[in-house]
Amino acid sequence: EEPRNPPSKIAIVGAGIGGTSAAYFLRQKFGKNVQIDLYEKEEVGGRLATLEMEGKLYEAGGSVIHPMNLHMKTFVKELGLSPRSPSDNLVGIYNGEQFVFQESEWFLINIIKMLWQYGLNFLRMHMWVEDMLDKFMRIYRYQTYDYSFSSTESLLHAMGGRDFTAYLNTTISETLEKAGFSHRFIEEIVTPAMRVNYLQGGKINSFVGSVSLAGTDSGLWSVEGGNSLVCTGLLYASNSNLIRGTVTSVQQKTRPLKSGDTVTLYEVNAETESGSQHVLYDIVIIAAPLNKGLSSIKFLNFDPPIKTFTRPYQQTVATFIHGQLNYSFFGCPEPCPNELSAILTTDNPSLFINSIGAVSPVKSTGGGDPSKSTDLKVWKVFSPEPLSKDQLHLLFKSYHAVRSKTWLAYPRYSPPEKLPPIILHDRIYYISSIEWAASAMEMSAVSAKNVALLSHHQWHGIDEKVDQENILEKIKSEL
Ligand SMILES: Cc1cc2nc3c(=O)[nH]c(=O)nc-3n(C[C@H](O)[C@H](O)[C@H](O)COP(=O)(O)OP(=O)(O)OC[C@H]3O[C@@H](n4cnc5c(N)ncnc54)[C@H](O)[C@@H]3O)c2cc1C
Ligand SMILES: CC(C)=CCC/C(C)=C/CC/C(C)=C/CSC[C@H](N)C(=O)O
Repeated sequence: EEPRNPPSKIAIVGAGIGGTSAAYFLRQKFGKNVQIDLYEKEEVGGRLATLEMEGKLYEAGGSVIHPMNLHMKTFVKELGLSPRSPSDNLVGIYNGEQFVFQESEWFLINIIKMLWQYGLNFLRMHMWVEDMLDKFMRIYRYQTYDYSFSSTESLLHAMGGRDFTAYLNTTISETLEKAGFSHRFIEEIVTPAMRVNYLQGGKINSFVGSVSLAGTDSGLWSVEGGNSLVCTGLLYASNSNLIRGTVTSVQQKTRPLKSGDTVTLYEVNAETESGSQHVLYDIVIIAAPLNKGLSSIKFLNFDPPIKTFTRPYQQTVATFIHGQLNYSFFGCPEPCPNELSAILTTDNPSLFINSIGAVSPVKSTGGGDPSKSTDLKVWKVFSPEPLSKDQLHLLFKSYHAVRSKTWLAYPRYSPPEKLPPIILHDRIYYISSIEWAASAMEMSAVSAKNVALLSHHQWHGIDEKVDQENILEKIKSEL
């Protein structure tokens, strides 16, 4: 049989890390001749965005990257960007009345405190995360050898077997309790980690819970100048066209061929600065959540109809304050003996914040570690609702600058989790399906590479690289 020509045109909706990394991987797979159009209704970067305060920029959305997030690591290297290490934080856990755990500057004291309060739970948690990461990292090998998956469930299954798919159906608290972690450790250490990372407590699914625990590891990093530089870099490197506008609908169209056959194409309808635009594509990739209030894309003329999803996203407000923290609000007498630079919280309905932490601007100035400075620091507060003036006056003795950004940040997780499909129609793919397992920059990049491989294999009929079992053995036999 004649090898099929590459597609002529691919549309990607959304220029966040999912959409821009898809453009990059699609260019690698389909070659230089395919036209790739990337539609973006707001800013390139999406949920990777900085906020300006007093002439400096701070990460207002996705901020930290795990040292084992290999796609993000490779992008930064290939694009000639530099990693930036966030400042060291002394962490305290506040339960609404007092600190239940406080880190000290002294390593040995921390070890003794951890053992005294939680026995071997910290060590076991470390081992738990290591095990999860070992399994997670199998995806890089599969993707290097071009293997792809037609659903997020099968992708998770290939990484971590039944453990990973079962994680979608139980809460992180239940799973850790079953694994023998103490109730106190789950309440005082695990739940605060879920509350800072996903604004939700121990009831989130165990997969996103494990990702969230990985987000407490050491060695986390960000991109010098701002994480969104990865998206602008990928857009440029992929040689795609950025179309500034809102995609309103995608419609199925049938066109006659010279041979007498017909071909199905997808018309992407968008409102752009220069008016309405209607362009036909061979492949369409959706890299934005299709949930209510987020992307508002209609799918027209499909039988059976393509569903959009109704489950909600979690509202998260990131507020930046340049001021002097009122430690006595947290029950610490002044002067507070340990000047904590990150305060996490346990589940307590009377608390109006989830976390507060000292942050540095995205550009390192070489002026030392600001978390250690005695000057006023810039703090980032995560809360479900915007902070009122009264609440700011409770948290700060004084402040002279405040800025905030409200996000529909990540899914409201509620296991058992039914994940949206990746394949919405023959050649329409949905990258953001993966967010219902866990939302993180690397998750979007993993899903983007999977969709690039899957769309390539389906276009060219390469079935042996889709949904395979025992891939590690297959790879060994390929060597
Ligand atoms: C406050 C916060 C903190 C976070 N912290 C971290 C962290 O520390 N580490 C981490 O790994 N992850 C973090 N995350 C999660 C991470 O930011 C996201 O998982 C990731 O950025 C999602 O990328 P994406 O490209 O899939 O989606 P998005 O970034 O949302 O991109 C989708 C894009 O599509 C555009 N779009 C939507 N609809 C349309 C349309 N109809 N037409 C055209 N364009 C459209 C949007 O404007 C957007 O730019 C955080 C998220 C938030 C909000
Ligand atoms: C995908 C894998 C295997 C690991 C990612 C681990 C990671 C970096 C998790 C963090 C996820 C997240 C949504 C963090 C939000 S808050 C981040 C930070 N604490 C802040 O204050 O901005």
